[in-house]
Amino acid sequence: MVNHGIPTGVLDNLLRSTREFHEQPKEMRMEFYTRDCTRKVKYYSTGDLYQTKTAQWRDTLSCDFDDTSKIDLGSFPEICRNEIGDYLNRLHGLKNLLAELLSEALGLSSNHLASLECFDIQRLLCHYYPPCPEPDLTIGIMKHSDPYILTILLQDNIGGLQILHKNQWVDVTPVQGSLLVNAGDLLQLITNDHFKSVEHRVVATRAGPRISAACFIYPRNKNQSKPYGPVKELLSDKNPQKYRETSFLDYIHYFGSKGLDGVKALPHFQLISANE
Ligand SMILES: O=C(O)CCC(=O)C(=O)O
Ligand SMILES: [Fe+2]
Repeated sequence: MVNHGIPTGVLDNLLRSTREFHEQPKEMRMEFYTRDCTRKVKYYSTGDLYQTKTAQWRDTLSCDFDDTSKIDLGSFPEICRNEIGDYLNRLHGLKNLLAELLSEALGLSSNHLASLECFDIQRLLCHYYPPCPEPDLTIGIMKHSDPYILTILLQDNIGGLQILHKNQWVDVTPVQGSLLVNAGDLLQLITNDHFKSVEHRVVATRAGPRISAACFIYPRNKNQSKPYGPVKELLSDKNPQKYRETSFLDYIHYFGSKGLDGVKALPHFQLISANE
C-alpha cells in the first residue's frame, strides 16, 4: 500500500466526467467514434471486436499521450478534458514513485527501471459498463493480462472487477479514493518473472453504470522499437534468462493479433531451455 497523494476530488471528477461523456447524446460522441489506431482519441465498443468472437458489455474512450508534458487537451472531448488533464498531472509523481519502489524491491538502484525508458504514461482508457439486464449471458471485459509495464486503475464503487488467483476468480472490492496498480506482461518479461502480470476480467452486473479509468505505463513512441529483455543485473545461474528480447511494438502486435481470447501472450516470448 502506497499513499498515492492524489486528492479524492481529482479522482471523483475523472469518474464523473467520464460518465458524462458516455451519457451525452449520440451526436456528441460520434465525433470520436473510430477504430483507426492512428487517431489519438478514440471512442468505441469492444476494442478487439474483429479479433475475438465475443462482443463485450462496455464502451471506451481511449486517449493516447506519448509525451505528457506536451498534451494538447484541446483534442480531447470538451466535457472531460480538464478532468483528464488534472488527473494526468497528478499521476506523474505516483508513476515515478512506483518505478523507484519496484527497482528497490528488485534489489536494483532506485533509478534503474526509470533509466530503461519504459515507464511513460501513454494511454488512458475511460470505460463505461452500462447496467446489464442479463449479466449471465455476457461479460464486461474478457479475461486478459495487460500487455504493458503497469496499469494504474481507478474504479467506482459498483464492483465487477475480478483477478485470477490460484485458478479462482477473486472480487477486487472497490475502496473509495484508492487506485489499483497491476503488473503487466512487459514488467513480468523485464523482471524475468519476479513480478507476475495479473489476469483479470470485469463481469457484467445489473447495477450500474460502472465507470473505470485504466492508465497504461509503457515505452513512449521513440522507444517502441527498442529491444527489451530481462534486466541483466537480475540474471544468474540460479535465475537464467526466461524470455527473449522483444520490442514493445512486436509484443503489442502479437498481443493485438490474438484479441482477448483468454490465452496469455507472454509464453510466446519464452526461451526454450536446453533441457526441455
Ligand atoms: O474496468 C476495469 O476495472 C478494468 C479494465 C481493464 O482491465 C483494461 O482496460 O485493461
Ligand atoms: Fe486490463
